[in-house]
Amino acid sequence: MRTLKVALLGCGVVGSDVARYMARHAADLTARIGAPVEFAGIAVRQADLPRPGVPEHLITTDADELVKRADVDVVIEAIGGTDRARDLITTAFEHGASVVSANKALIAAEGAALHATAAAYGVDLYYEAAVAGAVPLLRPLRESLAGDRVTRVLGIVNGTTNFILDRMDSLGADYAQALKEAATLGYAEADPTADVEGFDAAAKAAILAGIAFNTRVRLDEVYREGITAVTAADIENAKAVGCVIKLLAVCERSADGSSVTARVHPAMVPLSHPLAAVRGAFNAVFVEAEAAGQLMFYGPGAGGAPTASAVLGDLVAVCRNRLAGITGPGDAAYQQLTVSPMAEVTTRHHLILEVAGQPGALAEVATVFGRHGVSIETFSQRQRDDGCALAMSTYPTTDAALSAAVVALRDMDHVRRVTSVIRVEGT
Ligand SMILES: NC(=O)C1=CN([C@@H]2O[C@H](COP(=O)(O)OP(=O)(O)OC[C@H]3O[C@@H](n4cnc5c(N)ncnc54)[C@H](OP(=O)(O)O)[C@@H]3O)[C@@H](O)[C@H]2O)C=CC1
Ligand SMILES: N[C@@H](CC=O)C(=O)O
Repeated sequence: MRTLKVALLGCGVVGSDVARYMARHAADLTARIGAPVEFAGIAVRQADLPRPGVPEHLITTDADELVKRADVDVVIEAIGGTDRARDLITTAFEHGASVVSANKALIAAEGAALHATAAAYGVDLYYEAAVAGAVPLLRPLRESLAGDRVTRVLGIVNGTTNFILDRMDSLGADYAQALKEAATLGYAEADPTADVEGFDAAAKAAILAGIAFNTRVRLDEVYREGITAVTAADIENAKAVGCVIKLLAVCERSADGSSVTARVHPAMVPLSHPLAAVRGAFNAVFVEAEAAGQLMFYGPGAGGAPTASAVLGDLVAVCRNRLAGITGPGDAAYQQLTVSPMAEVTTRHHLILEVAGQPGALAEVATVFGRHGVSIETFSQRQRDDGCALAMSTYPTTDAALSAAVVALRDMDHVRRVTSVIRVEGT
């Protein structure tokens, strides 16, 4: 029985737990693969950092040499970033190794080209860990649901922002303090802008939409808003109407099946909806399919150990393929669907306006909504000394119509400020 050799690139939050759990689960991995696996080496930037539980003799700073080694069967990429990771992965393919990656930024940007290179060299590229941490999601979408028609994928796919919003909502925590805590716990990206500005969730949405609808969705086709504009007042306003604010990724297929949309933005979710109960760095994703109906995938979405679980699951799969002399599904057989712009997406919205107290102000606001084809579903007003605050929610309306109405409202003399505009999901 030959021993399969693994090169690990990166030994930070994810890589160090991959190394620790690979050692701890060695016997189980051997049994499941049908052959032992061991590290050929572990590449890092700084050789002298303490890495408890990681064998020192395996550490190298020469990642290029490691991925070229003829005895390496599988390269696990856990360094992050795009250019360097892509070059190392490509070199690994060229030297005959399969690759397991946790790198959603790279897969969203260059997954198609990497899949093509992997196919050309007859090796595998797997990346279950790139979306939703420990939660098995890509393989069920790619394999278990391959005979069904997925119509919608909706959920929380970024642990850091869910952790921050949850801390702000339940503990009244300060945004900056909550972000610092998420970074300390290993949830945030090396540059947390990727989390809080929605880039990480957008990369995951692009990957999810591509696999769920068997098409390709480019990163720049995913509409993206992060959580940096969400204020403590927004969170309080959401509470006042029985909702919580979550950063959601929503991917939808049109009724005729010819087009898709993918978007990431904060949304108000009713407390009665299961997504409202997703706390801390957990992720939860609803998948709706024509025959299966609604499925929910839930679990730890970030952090070293949960991500290592998904990486090691992929490691078992690619090692089995290697021993059998086959490769996994890849992404060659897809059908390119149109990706529609955000302007065409229809959702409910919740708005708060500060309006001057003059007679006729309300009527004028209603007229502006009517002129743009936006129908108001609920409306309440709180009187203040110098005017009033209007809270209203709309019936489903296109983003284009709502945006045009907001521009017109901002131009009105009676409207002092449009304080908040947040989409509503899960009603
Ligand atoms: N953290 C999480 O919860 C999750 C992360 N991911 C993804 O996993 C990947 C890794 O994330 P994470 O572990 O958090 O990141 P870290 O910053 O904790 O670790 C990165 C590791 O890569 C090493 N590294 C960076 N650049 C190079 C290079 N050029 N050559 C060799 N080694 C290098 C670093 O070396 P050194 O230690 O010497 O600095 C470090 O060990 C990213 O793609 C991330 O998006 C996916 C799911 C969850
Ligand atoms: N930074 C990411 C890590 C996992 O993908 C997140 O917070 O979800």
